Amino acid sequence: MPRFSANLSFLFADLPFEKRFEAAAAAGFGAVEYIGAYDLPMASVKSLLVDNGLEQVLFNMPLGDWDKGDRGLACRPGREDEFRDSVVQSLDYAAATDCKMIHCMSGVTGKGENAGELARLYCDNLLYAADLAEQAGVKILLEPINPIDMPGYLLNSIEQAAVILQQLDHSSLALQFDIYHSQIVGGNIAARLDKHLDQTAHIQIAGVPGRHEPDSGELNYPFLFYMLDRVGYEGWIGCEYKPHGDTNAGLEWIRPWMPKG
Ligand SMILES: O=C(O)C(=O)[C@@H](O)CO
Ligand SMILES: [Mg+2]
Repeated sequence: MPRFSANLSFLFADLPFEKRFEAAAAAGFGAVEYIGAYDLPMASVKSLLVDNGLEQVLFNMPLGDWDKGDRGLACRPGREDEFRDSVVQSLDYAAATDCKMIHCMSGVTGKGENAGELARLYCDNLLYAADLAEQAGVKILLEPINPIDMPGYLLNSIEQAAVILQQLDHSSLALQFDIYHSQIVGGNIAARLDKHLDQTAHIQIAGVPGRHEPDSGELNYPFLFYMLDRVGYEGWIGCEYKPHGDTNAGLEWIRPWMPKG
């Protein structure tokens, strides 16, 4: 049976962030993930998890300044110190919340920049993060993101990520397979999930097109859930979609997959 985590950066977005934990638990989720809660003290995040009986599955490293165009720091030249600080900060939050996975966004390639050089810096930074994460028993995840939603993003395909993981060969690095992004970049999801399952630590879902509930559009999610069970995927599946309206009203699709009682 697949295990679903509520992505609180997307679901229950009409509520203040702190209230989304309670809403996720009330909807039947046992786990949550989100982009980050660095505005809140670590102890408050921990209390929100404990008070609502939730497991923290994943969050992101600080992304830099979103309004100025940052989409992660890992490939950005001149930002190495900031990146290293962000690794330490995210590992502190992970320790406080018993979270075992952190998503490290690559960042974007600027106009006229050499993507090969940025990729080299990205790899160096990933190794730095992975060495620290290993001591903490945490995995650093790489997620390919489609370049239509995020123009200029360095890491776009599962195959690129798979090569990087193979080359870096570090046990604290793994793949975050976001099916929504990967359908847009390459399709052929069942075969690619199967092929890269041993590198995959986390999966995220949304309908394509539109990034809404995973119950309509060109992907057949029930088929993929059965397939993941059959091939023995034991990780979480993050519900990272934009509900059409009220989050609870759009959760009918999940009922057959939720534990009863
Ligand atoms: O955009 C996604 O997909 C993610 O998983 C986030 O971590 C980035 O905002
Ligand atoms: Mg994602």
